[in-house]
Amino acid sequence: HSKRTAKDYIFGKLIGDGCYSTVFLAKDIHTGKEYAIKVCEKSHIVRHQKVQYIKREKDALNMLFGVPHGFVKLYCTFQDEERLYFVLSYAKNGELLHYINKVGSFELNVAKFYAAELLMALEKMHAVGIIHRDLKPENILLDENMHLQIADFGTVKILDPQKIRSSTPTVPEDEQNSTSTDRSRKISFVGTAQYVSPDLLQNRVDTRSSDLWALGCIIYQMISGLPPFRASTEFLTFQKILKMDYEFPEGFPADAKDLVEKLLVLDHNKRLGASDEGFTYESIRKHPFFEGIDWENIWDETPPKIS
Ligand SMILES: NC(=O)Nc1ccc2c(c1)=C(Cc1cc(-c3cccc(C(=O)NCCN4CCCCC4)c3)c[nH]1)C(=O)N=2
Repeated sequence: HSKRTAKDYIFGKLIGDGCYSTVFLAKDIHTGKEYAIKVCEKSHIVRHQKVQYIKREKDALNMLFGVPHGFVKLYCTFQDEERLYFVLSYAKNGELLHYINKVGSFELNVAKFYAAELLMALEKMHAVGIIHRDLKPENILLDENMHLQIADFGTVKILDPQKIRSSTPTVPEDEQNSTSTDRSRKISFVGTAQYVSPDLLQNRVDTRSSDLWALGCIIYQMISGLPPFRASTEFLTFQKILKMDYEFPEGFPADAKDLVEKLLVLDHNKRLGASDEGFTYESIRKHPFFEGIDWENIWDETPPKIS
């Protein structure tokens, strides 16, 4: 079909909003299909020097388009005078955070299922050299069959820009962190306080292992209902992270506790999976917490009911 414009969609309810974008549920008037359309105001992006973040999101989504499971898909992009539009998958059941808050905390089999799908999505993302850097239950969506889809690639780091499948020039590696016009002051991106890794916080090193730290935080939160590091301000949360100041609630399952302890390690090289070779995190898959997961067929299974 010809290049889409906003006129090809009926825009519905607002289903997400962030500092630099608003996400609407929309229906394609030609096919009747539902999409999530992420709209960005050009003036706002330019004023806040976020152009490279938008470009990086498009590049990352294009690099992941062929991966069948675990991510929202980017179907097309278009623009008008004032805005950029990203036509993305509509994950009908919304944010994982909604379900954690709705039921308080997940039963062990539910937490294990979604931790496994999240790990497999991380394996695929890291295999193509993309680090998400802001994984959190708000960015983990559930499709109409309740399978997991990672969203919001505006904060990613692309490790090998040569792998970017796009005709426009790539954003050089050293520009992937700085948010300032002065390249000498490399202000690295830092994720959401509760889930940001010490490496991202301290020495501005963002490795695949930064996402493994977030995995540990998300497993903890699915089982206990709250993230491990929490305080009244971002600064106090950061302090708790750097001091490893967290504890497990009474009754936290032993296998889950052991896995979280092996992921929430200050030294990013020593996190479970950090030194795994190849495209799977074998040492994490083999952990007793994942006992019983059918890694080959999980995406075709009916997810356990969240109750
Ligand atoms: N920053 C980003 O890139 N954000 C994105 C990107 C893509 C994307 C995205 C966000 C989506 C967010 C989203 C939000 C929702 C949603 C929000 C609020 C309510 C509902 C809703 O009521 N859905 C019907 C089913 N519900 C599910 C929750 C319990 C009640 C019944 C869905 C569904 N999907 C999405 O579907 N696709």
